[in-house]
Amino acid sequence: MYSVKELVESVGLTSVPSSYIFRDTKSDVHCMHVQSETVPIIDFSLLTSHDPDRRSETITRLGNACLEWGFFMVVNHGVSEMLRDEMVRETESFFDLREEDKRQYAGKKLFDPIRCGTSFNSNVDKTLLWRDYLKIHVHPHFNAPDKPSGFSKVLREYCQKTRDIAGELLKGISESLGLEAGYINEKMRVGSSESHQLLVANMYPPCPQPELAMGLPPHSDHGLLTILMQNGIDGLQVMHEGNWVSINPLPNSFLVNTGDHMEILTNGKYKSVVHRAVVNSKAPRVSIGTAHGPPLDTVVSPAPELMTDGVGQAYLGIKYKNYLELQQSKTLSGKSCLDHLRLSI
Ligand SMILES: O=C(O)CCC(=O)C(=O)O
Ligand SMILES: [Fe+2]
Repeated sequence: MYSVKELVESVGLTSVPSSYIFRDTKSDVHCMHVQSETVPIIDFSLLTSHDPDRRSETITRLGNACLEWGFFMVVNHGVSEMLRDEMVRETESFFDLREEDKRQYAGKKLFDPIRCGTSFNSNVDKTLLWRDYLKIHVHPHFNAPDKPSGFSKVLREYCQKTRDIAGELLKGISESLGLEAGYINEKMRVGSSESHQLLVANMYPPCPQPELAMGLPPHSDHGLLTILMQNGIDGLQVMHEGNWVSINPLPNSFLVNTGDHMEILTNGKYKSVVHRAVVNSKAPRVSIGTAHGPPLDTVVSPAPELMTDGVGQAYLGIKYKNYLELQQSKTLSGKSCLDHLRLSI
């Protein structure tokens, strides 16, 4: 199957082929736009600060962001602009490689170290997505494509830095739930040499009729947290209180969202957020996300400490690996995967 990028570049499209037309997009394309200030902002330097008051204020903000949005921007995180720029540049160069250089990674299985392709699950997707992807399992075993030649080094450093950020955020999130700072990291073995990290790079080529196609349909992510950045072109929208909110990231910020395993672990207290990626007619958009989860063989189930006050268990436990398989076996759609695990209480 053609990548969207090839399709756009080879034939000079003026309209969207019918296989990419999203029938249900039009009704909700009039999304509510908000200023970036409205989205919660977490100053990472305060989270790691030695000033107990500022740290505790930031933990409260973080808890509220998880409770009310499932989404926040992280600033002052200490990752250099240079590394972020290099990461975007190398990713763009990967998508620009000749087809024969990318072919070795095409059409492979979920747990293959590196795979690239188009849409989400092109075997079952009824409508194709206006999106090409590169997915790399980067931890516990680091993998990198051999081209472009500078990619591996930058990728390794970027993934280490985002793992460190995830670890610190999870400490703050644990505390915001009234648990020990190390609770989530220890229970989920995040930050251990076994924790799982998947890098997903998305390429959304310019689309001649952006209102008819979809980059990524509404969905929630697997894992505890996703840390995302983009190439300066907007397109992410987050569902908040029944509206789509367009996200305009602050310069040099990371966009962070809670994933399905945060919802399971917290017994529904911190829900995963539904989000989508829309496309535009002007410029290629690249986004780079890292999903942070436990080792693949970990069974994630609600924390007993969060099932107090007569709140029963709201989700079945599931092995992280099996959840990833479940998600990949279906078409990407809202929180349909998590719905399989809900218990009626
Ligand atoms: O492109 C984006 O901004 C969102 C990407 C995303 O949601 C994902 O890769 O799961
Ligand atoms: Fe996502």
